[in-house]
Amino acid sequence: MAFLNHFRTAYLKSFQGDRLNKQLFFILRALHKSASSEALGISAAGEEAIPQKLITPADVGEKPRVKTLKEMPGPSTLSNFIEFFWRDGFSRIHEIQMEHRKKYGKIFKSRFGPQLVVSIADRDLVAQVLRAECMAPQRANMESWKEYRDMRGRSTGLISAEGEEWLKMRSVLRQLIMRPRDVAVFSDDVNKVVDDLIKRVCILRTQESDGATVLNMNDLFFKYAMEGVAAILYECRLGCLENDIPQETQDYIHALHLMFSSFKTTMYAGAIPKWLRPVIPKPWEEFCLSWDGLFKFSLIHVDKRLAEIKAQLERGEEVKGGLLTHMLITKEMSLEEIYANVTEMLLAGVDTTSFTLSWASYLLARHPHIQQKIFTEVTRTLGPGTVATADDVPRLPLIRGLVKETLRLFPVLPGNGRITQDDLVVGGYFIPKGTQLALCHYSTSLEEESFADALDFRPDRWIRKDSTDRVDNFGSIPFGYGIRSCIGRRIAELEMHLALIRLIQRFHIGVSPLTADVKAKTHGLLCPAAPIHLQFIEREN
Ligand code: HEM
Repeated sequence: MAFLNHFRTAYLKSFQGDRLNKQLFFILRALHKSASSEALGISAAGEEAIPQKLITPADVGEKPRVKTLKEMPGPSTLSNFIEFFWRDGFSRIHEIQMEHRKKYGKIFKSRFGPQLVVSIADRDLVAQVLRAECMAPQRANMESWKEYRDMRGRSTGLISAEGEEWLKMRSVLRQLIMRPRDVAVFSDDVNKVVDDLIKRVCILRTQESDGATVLNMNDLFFKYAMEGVAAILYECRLGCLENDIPQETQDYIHALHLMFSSFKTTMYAGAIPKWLRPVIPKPWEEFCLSWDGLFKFSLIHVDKRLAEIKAQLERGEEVKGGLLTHMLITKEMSLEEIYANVTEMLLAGVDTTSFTLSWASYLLARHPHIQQKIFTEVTRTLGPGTVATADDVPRLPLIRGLVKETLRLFPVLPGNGRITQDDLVVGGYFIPKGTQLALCHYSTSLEEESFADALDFRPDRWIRKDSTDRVDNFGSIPFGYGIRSCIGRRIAELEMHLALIRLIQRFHIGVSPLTADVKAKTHGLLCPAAPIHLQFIEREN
């Protein structure tokens, strides 16, 4: 649904992992005469620059010479332009990543007007870059997000903040939700949402003539993910899985629709230079309107909880609660920072989770023997009919493997990005400080070098044989790595694990004849290119 498109765009845009956004951004900026290359943070001379300190006598002779960016291979601006504007490259960014990897190698550059992006498509080089990150790694292309916040006097949240501001908020939030045991306490809340998901599956399948099919799984998982993440962030239910969705929630969904339904609209909002806005006002206006809607929704829920807390305190009662309550009571972040963070987290937590659940159930349906193996693991471990909690998940390695393998084959963010904060030498090339990097996670996930039989769906490849056997692999890091990685990872995993366990316990999931072979497309995030319709057949006890 269109909502998904909204989210996806801004999400990826915010991570700067979306080369699509960046590329269009750069092209438009290139047209923007007042935007000098210096203003964009990369000087044209940067391509030639080699730091004196890196050239030592030892480099001349035995050691391979450190090469300049000028020597780095890559597609030309013209071929990029043709690829994206004539050949609909925008929806094939993941495939283009693979093609460029084959053609140009593990590290290559793309130039868009004055802007240069260095793509890294090798797991060891990705590891090198991420391991070398400083205390506050920098995301880019957040200007439009910041501009909106400045205009309305709002704070930035984790996605849009940089530097000290980001570090402060990150250190508060990482104490609260980064470890599995931090989020385990939300099991009961999430399980109530899973109850409603299962009820919804039962209702929806009665609406189809075969009594088994649920049409457009992503629509359902979207509602589940939104309800689940809101139960944790706002400590309340939104009614997304009800027959009649409350107006307030519908308004929020509308705001998201507005932001993302038109992928290009959102993209242009950030990419169109300010001076062009009077000529093309719609994208920026819609962008602001949708942010107004998203913030409004957070304000309603945060203020409601704040009023409840105040009333409880006035009555001398002990205040108990979850994440939001904790943030409001401890005041480690200002109220504006809390508004901004819950807004950005809700935005970040819906499409990502729902696409992954859609792919996971599609893969289960396409591989009945694997589904059966997972079902056997679940029933043997939990016993029939047990409702799992977070504490059970470590005993279900195939469920964890299912999520990891799904994200390896379909990483929601097919690429991620950074602005380098120091001079680096990567893959034999000198990369000056301030260069934009694109980390090509989709291509590294599907490299044979990273994973044997990389195209096969094998959840068991993630199972450790013993405690020394680590299957961590920079080839697949769907939540990113290190200090700037996904703060919502444990929440997302909890929601996905608990939903998948319950669906597998209750139903045999099959592909509906209405579903063709579903491919991925990039629409900001990596998403199913066609609706996924699945059959849910009650298992016999
Ligand atoms: C399958 C689900 C998800 C995936 C695959 C995913 C993936 C990612 C990735 C790749 C990043 C960028 C990391 C980097 O730049 O290194 C990110 C950042 C982020 N994600 Fe997620 N995410 C998911 C779910 C969630 C959820 C449920 C939430 C909120 C509850 C969330 C909140 C965030 C936030 C706030 C950031 C920015 C972190 C920062 O800059 O400090 N994500 N996510």
